[in-house]
Amino acid sequence: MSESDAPLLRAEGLVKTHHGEGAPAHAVRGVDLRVRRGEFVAVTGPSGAGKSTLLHLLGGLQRPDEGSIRLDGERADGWSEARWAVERRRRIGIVFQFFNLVSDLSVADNVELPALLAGVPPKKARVARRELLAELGLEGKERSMPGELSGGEQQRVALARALVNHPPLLLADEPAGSLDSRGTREVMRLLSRFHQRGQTILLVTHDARLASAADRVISFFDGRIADDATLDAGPPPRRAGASGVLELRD
Ligand SMILES: Nc1ncnc2c1ncn2[C@@H]1O[C@H](COP(=O)(O)OP(=O)(O)OP(=O)(O)O)[C@@H](O)[C@H]1O
Repeated sequence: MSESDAPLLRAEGLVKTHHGEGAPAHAVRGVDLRVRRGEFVAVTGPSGAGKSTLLHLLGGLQRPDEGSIRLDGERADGWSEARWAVERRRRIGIVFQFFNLVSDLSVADNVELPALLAGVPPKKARVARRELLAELGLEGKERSMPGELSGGEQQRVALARALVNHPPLLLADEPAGSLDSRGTREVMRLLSRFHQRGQTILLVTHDARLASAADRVISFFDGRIADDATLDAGPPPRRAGASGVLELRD
């Protein structure tokens, strides 16, 4: 297989155990996963299933105890912290539940920062920032500080920051987890829009409604993939049942 045929992301035999105060938590117990370019994959499952740990492993924020990760065919699990930091700027955008914006930088500076750190000339970084913020409906907010924005607006800034360097892969960890239903709808709409333009997305969420924006839904349970379903491209009846579990068409 040539590099260009390789999945954008490939994980094999991933294992991660957390050693905290109490008993060890076997968060990820052997996961094989391939994500092709252009896919929108949701990983869903109950609290404590290991979803965030999986996303952290795939983004290099935590190290697996076992297994391999390949990005664009290139082995990544042996990368140093510094290398992961560089690659996260260029190749992997990440959005988190609590936005993780730099509170004492303006909206504009938050979005430009990853571009400048990646060596993009300031003028180009400014253009990229303006385009993205306009696209996300935040033109008037460039000089605002994050604390002056609503949760939904902060998440849009975080999305702009994650995408400013046009990374091939976007990882999203409960991006609507601290938003109201309007903010959740907005995040769904934006993720769908970027996906329609070719953005590869891996979304981790316990929210079946959010997961239904994806074209492939992986059910994660007790550190393992319990189900991996590619959804039809047609119009939904995809909806959350009373149990909160996604009901798929036959
Ligand atoms: N840093 C850590 N130290 C110790 N245990 C951890 C750590 N991070 C996660 N865990 C444990 O690992 C297991 C999986 O946690 P994880 O956050 O990956 O699950 P999750 O499916 O994302 O849950 P949620 O939907 O509630 O965020 C849980 O038992 C959790 O308590």
